[in-house]
Amino acid sequence: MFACVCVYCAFSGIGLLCLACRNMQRAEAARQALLVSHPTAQATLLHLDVGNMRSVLRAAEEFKQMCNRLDYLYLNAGIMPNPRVDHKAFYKGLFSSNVVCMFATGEGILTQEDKVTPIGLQEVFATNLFGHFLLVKELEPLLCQIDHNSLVIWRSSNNAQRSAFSLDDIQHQKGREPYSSSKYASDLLSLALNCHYNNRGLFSSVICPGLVMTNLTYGILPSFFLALILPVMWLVEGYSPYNGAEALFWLFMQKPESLDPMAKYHSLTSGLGNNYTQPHKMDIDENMSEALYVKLLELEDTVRKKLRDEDLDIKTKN
Ligand SMILES: NC(=O)C1=CN([C@@H]2O[C@H](COP(=O)(O)OP(=O)(O)OC[C@H]3O[C@@H](n4cnc5c(N)ncnc54)[C@H](OP(=O)(O)O)[C@@H]3O)[C@@H](O)[C@H]2O)C=CC1
Ligand SMILES: CC(C)CCC[C@@H](C)[C@H]1CC[C@H]2C3=C(CC[C@]12C)[C@@]1(C)CCC(=O)[C@@H](C)[C@@H]1CC3
Repeated sequence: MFACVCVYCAFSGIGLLCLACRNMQRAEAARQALLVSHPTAQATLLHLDVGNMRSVLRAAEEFKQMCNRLDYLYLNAGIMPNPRVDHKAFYKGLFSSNVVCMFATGEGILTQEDKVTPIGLQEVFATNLFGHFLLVKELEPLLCQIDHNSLVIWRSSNNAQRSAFSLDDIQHQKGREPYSSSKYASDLLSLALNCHYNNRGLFSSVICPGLVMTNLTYGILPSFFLALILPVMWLVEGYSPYNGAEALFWLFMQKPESLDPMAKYHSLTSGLGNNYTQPHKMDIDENMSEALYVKLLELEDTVRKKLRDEDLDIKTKN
């Protein structure tokens, strides 16, 4: 339903919930649903296309006009365009020692077809990572304040694989697993944000919702087939289709400074149907995370310059 959720907390309870979304009709429907269950909640909408950097800058500006502090930033938007199961890799995986991991994470068997956005970024990278990064940078003054700690929450995935990511190709122009690459990059970036911003009160965490039946998964296999494998996923990994938000809520209840920057927080469901959150160590290291951070800062400069040049071009033409 939304690209991101910004939560501003007043000293007593929730102050303002801001749903930043691309599709305003769906956003309004989500807001109405929220008001039905929580009639006193204050929820506002903001237009945001996180794959479009101009939209990110505009939305951040509008948000700064509305609020002067931000406690939680949930980065939810993610795409997996034209997903395919690589059947050859799947059958190979079936008879390997990696079979359980393959079913749980889709490692090596989920491929996508990416494209280039008008500004010249790979679409999956722009949507799943870079737009969110730019948003965090823009909202930095609201997130970094001396009197309180804030938390940025990345919706990552167990499909985030080191093998799909390369520092020489952070946008994944050359490979067939841009989704996995972008999610691995978000794990690295979260660690880098912790290294650079913890002393200024900004903390960052990543979650994995498990396997949730959404538009994203329906694009991969027919829904009846996914429904068939869900019980297996539940038994093997503890994933439940109704439990994707557990870790998001759990993080909201924690003190940001108490969270482990090297952990991914998984939404899980026990055999008896009880939901819980469990941290799993991520396969990341500080050097790689810092190297990615430096590259993202360079790209940020390039993108901002491109946008300025475009603006100048338009002005001189008019
Ligand atoms: N479903 C699953 O099993 C898993 C999902 N995830 C992650 O969870 C997140 C949500 O995905 P899920 O709900 O499953 O999938 P959906 O496709 O149902 O939802 C994706 C959401 O992201 C929004 N979005 C996509 N692109 C943009 C954009 N450019 N600007 C603004 N918003 C955008 C969509 O908005 P719009 O309404 O405008 O289309 C939609 O609300 C993703 O990051 C995904 O990677 C991670 C692991 C497993
Ligand atoms: C083709 C075969 C007969 C069946 C393959 C079944 C599964 C191994 C995959 C089908 C859908 C996949 C999937 C994921 C993992 C592997 C599958 C279950 C994810 C959970 C990986 C992590 C994500 O981020 C999700 C969006 C994936 C959803 C689909």
